[in-house]
Amino acid sequence: MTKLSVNINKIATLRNARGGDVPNLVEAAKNIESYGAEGITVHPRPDERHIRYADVHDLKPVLTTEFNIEGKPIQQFIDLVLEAAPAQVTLVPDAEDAITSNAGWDTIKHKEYLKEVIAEFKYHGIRTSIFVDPEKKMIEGAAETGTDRIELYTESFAVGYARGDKNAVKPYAECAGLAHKLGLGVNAGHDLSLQNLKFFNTEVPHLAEVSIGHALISEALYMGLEKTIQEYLKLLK
Ligand SMILES: CC(=O)[C@@H](O)[C@H](O)COP(=O)(O)O
Ligand SMILES: NCC(=O)COP(=O)(O)O
Repeated sequence: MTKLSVNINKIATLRNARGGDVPNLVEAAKNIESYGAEGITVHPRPDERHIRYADVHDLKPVLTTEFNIEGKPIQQFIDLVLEAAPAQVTLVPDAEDAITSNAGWDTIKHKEYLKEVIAEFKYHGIRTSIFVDPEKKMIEGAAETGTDRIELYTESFAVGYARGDKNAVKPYAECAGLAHKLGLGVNAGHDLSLQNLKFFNTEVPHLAEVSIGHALISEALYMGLEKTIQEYLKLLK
């Protein structure tokens, strides 16, 4: 069964809008876990526009499910992850000025760098995942970095599916198959939602985990967090 990790960046965005502590991020994360989510994802960015580095330290001791920290492996991020020792780190090649993550790693060009960073996290017992586009040569490159898992960047699927193009899932199904054959675990995320998740999860084999934030928190405005998470969990059964 595919695990659901809830990305709580957007809860931090709301909190930061007023500079106080409402909504309280730790409380929200604990509630999300109690509603059945199997993981909590955060993606601290250098400008701390949503998740702050301090949030990671506050969350770590209270979480009871898998903690997944995503981000670009700059030194500050590497230090944070090593201190927090989450279950999983997901490396994302964030561009400086990007509104959100908008590309996967070039695992061929950055192979040596990824190898080095991944080895350090693995040495400290942290499972590694790297964010990749659904391209076979990038999956092959990922396998050579020593990473435990890949996270398939699902935006092009989400856009295609919303337009009615069901073939948009094909590269994902093929890359997941290849990754599995190469011994890699398969995660996926970005713009997954209640509309597209069932189809994605049915069509893509070997999916271990999806991390979902933007759509889930938006849907929760209408349905409430508990009901929304239950709806996601039903789709992943
Ligand atoms: C890695 C990824 O897919 C992103 O979706 C990210 O985790 C979300 O980041 P923002 O919340 O900053 O858009
Ligand atoms: N890794 C993807 C993630 O955590 C959430 O992405 P999104 O659902 O906010 O697009």
